[in-house]
Amino acid sequence: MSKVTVVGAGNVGATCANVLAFNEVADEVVMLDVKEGVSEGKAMDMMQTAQLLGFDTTIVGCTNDYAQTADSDVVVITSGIPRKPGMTREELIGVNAGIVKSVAQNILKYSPNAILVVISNPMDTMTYLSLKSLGLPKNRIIGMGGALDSSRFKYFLAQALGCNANEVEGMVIGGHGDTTMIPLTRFATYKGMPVTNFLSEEKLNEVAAATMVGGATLTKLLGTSAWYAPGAAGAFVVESIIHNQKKMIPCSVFLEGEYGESDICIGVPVILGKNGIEKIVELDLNADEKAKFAASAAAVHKTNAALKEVGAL
Ligand SMILES: NC(=O)c1ccc[n+]([C@@H]2O[C@H](COP(=O)([O-])OP(=O)(O)OC[C@H]3O[C@@H](n4cnc5c(N)ncnc54)[C@H](O)[C@@H]3O)[C@@H](O)[C@H]2O)c1
Ligand SMILES: O=C(O)C[C@H](O)C(=O)O
Repeated sequence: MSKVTVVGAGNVGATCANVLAFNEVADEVVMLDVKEGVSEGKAMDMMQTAQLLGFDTTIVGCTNDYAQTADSDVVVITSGIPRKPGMTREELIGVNAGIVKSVAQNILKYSPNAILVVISNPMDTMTYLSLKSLGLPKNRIIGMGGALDSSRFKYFLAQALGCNANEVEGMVIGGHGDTTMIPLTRFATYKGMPVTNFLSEEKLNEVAAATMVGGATLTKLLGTSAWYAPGAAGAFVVESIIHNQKKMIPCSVFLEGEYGESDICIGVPVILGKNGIEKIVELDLNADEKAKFAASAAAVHKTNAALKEVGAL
C-alpha cells in the first residue's frame, strides 16, 4: 500500500495529484490545502474521472488536517505563492519560507519516514530550508526543478530539430532560476547522436536561452506561473521513488563537496529510487560548464543567506 501526500492543492499540486492518480503511481494520494473545501472538491472532481480514465488510485482531499497524511511514503510540497509577470522566483522567499517550514514540520509529525519533494519557489532555497530545519538525512529531501527544466530543454531542442521531444535527451543542472540554470548542450543528443551534429552554435544558444527563461515566458502568458509541466515533473520524480525506478533525474540535492560545492541544495543529476537520492552522479564538466556551475551556486548561496533575514533559519 503506497501513499503520497501533495501539500497545496493549487495549480501545481492538483495537477501533480491528478497525474499521480492517472498513472496509478500510488494506491492513495492525499491533497492538503489551507483553503477550506478546495482539496476536498478537487479530490471529488478527480475521483469522478476514475471510471472515465480507468484508474484505481484513491484520491482524498482535506483542509489542513495532517492526520490524514499519516504514514505517507512521499510528500510533495507545493504550498506557497507563485510569481506574477515581471517577478523573479527569489522574490517569493519572504512569504514562502514561513509556509514551507511550517508545512514540512507538520508533515514530519505524521510521516516520520517520508521522503520530501519540494516544489515551492525559490525551490533550491526552500529545499535547503527544509533540510536545515528538519535535520533529515540528505537522501530524503529532494528539490524538483531539474526534471521540469530538462523537459523544457528537450521541448525547445525538439522544436529546433523539428522532431518529437521523446527522441531527444538533455539535462539542465544548476539553480532553478532565470539566470542560474545550465542547459547542458554538450551532453544533449538526438537519436543518440550529439545535437551539435544537427544544430548550429547560434541555434543551440537560442535553445539554451529559451530554456532558462521558460518559466518566465509562461508566467507572462498566463499571468501566474505554469502548472501542467511542473505538476507532471513532480509526479515523474515521485514515480521514480515509489516504483524504485532508479531513473537519473537532475534534482536539487544537498552537496558535500560534489561539483566543488558544499552546504547548498542545487540541481545535479541523481539516481532516484526507494531511498530517495540513491546516488549523486558527477558529470565530467569542462571549464566553461564548471565556471557556470560555480556562478550558479554563488547565486543560490546568496538567496539562501536571505533565509536568515526573513527569520526562517
Ligand atoms: N519547482 C518548480 O519547478 C516549480 C514549478 C511551478 C511552480 N512552482 C512553485 O510552486 C508553488 C505553487 O504554485 P501554484 O501555481 O500551484 O500556486 P497556487 O497559488 O495555484 O497554489 C498554491 C496553494 O498553496 C496553498 N497554501 C498556501 N499556504 C499553505 C499552507 N500553509 N498549507 C497548505 N497549503 C497552503 C494555497 O491555498 C494554494 O491553494 C509556487 O511557489 C510556485 O512558484 C515551482
Ligand atoms: O516560473 C515559475 O515561477 C514557476 C516555476 O518555477 C517554473 O519554472 O515554471
